[in-house]
Amino acid sequence: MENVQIREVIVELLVRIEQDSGFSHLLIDHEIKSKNIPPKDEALMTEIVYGTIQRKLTLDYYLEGFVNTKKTLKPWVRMLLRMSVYQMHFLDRIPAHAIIHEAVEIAKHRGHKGIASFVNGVLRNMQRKGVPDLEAIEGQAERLAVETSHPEWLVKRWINMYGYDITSGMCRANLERKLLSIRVQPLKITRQAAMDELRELGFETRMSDFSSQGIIVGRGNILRSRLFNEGYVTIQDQSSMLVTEMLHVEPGMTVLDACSAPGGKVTHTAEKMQNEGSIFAYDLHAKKAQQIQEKAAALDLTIINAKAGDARKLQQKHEKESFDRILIDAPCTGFGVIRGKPDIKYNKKEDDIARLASIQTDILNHVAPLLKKGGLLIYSTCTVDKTENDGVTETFLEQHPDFALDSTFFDQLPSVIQQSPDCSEFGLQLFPQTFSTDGFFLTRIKRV
Ligand SMILES: C[S@@+](CC[C@H](N)C(=O)[O-])C[C@H]1O[C@@H](n2cnc3c(N)ncnc32)[C@H](O)[C@@H]1O
Repeated sequence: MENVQIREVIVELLVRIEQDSGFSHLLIDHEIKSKNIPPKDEALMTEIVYGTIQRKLTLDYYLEGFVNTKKTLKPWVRMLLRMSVYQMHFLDRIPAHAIIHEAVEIAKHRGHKGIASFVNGVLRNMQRKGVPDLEAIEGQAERLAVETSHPEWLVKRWINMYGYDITSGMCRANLERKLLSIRVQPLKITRQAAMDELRELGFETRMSDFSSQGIIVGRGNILRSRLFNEGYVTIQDQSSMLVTEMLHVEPGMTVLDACSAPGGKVTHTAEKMQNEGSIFAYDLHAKKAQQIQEKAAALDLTIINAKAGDARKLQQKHEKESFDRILIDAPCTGFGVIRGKPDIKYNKKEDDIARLASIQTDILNHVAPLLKKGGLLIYSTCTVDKTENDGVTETFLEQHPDFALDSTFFDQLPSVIQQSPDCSEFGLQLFPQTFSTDGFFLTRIKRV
């Protein structure tokens, strides 16, 4: 495929991602497969798409100085400009003249000569004069928002909650690639054997401190490895692995995962139980329950019974006090996974936080009575926000005197985490910059 053609596919894809409000990861995968993008171009395409979305607000700030802001640009023209500026300023392997030439060709092909000369003018002007200085932006929060391309309200909210330094670290980390980690299926292979096999294939690997089953993988495409394709390993962020580690399950237990699709943590739980006992896994829709069952089958795990069901109505299906362990990995704003799904930072609004916190509280209130006395419940989210995390936990504990934070939780965290600043009064708030994991919250509650 010609460079220009690939760039045109990227522009179309970026427009679609913006119009569909997200799902960038799914749309990129689909586009790569449906357009038969050759493997050699896959990495560059992914980098340009993610990079352009990740840096959208910075790119728009750069463009403002060169585009008449009163002029309404067609979405594809704006995307073409953003994508070109991204390549000019954040990728050093493509010379500016080549980027401008390709942009002009795309503008001619998709539009007409007038648009081509407009695109040419904007980009050449920017090349000659340089982009506006970010230092000129007044206000620390405002500057950080533009520099790291996060909405101003979110940056201000995080600064109020966690202070400037943590917020700045988090915003910057959200622009980086996170570490890729995998989890071995210990009933099929040991961690050491998996690492040996991957090293022979040229992968760089090291053990995770978060889970005895975790491996951090450096360069290489794990999706094409035998270990992945035959269910010896699965991809999972280390923060998610920690959830099941902290659930402390044992073979033979009865466990509930109330919000379990796509099944990362529930399959880990089945592995920890050595595939003995029973696990009930729910998610809202039948399609999602099917996803969980497929993941379990791929890993040869048979004790998971996945069904469609609303966590808030599980008392209709299960007796009170019937589970030894419960996991509530709740639906959330997802601000901890901005690195992998950058559209989240633009699409989620401040109102969503209170709405989701109310759903999370509702789920906790309805699911917790199903826990046996002396049993353990983990509440977790992949977000960084005190309302959804500490706030929901605090409200639940205030309203349920028969439940308490498990005081042994902090002592049982891996020692690297105990030494980090990420522990809060109500649980562990992992920031993405501390261990290059997802931003993640988890806490453990005991029925007393
Ligand atoms: C953070 S994800 C769970 C990820 C999963 N635990 C894993 O490790 O793969 C939250 C899930 O909750 C589901 N969900 C949302 N509202 C729910 C409800 N009321 N009852 C059950 N599941 C719900 C969503 O469909 C989503 O799949």
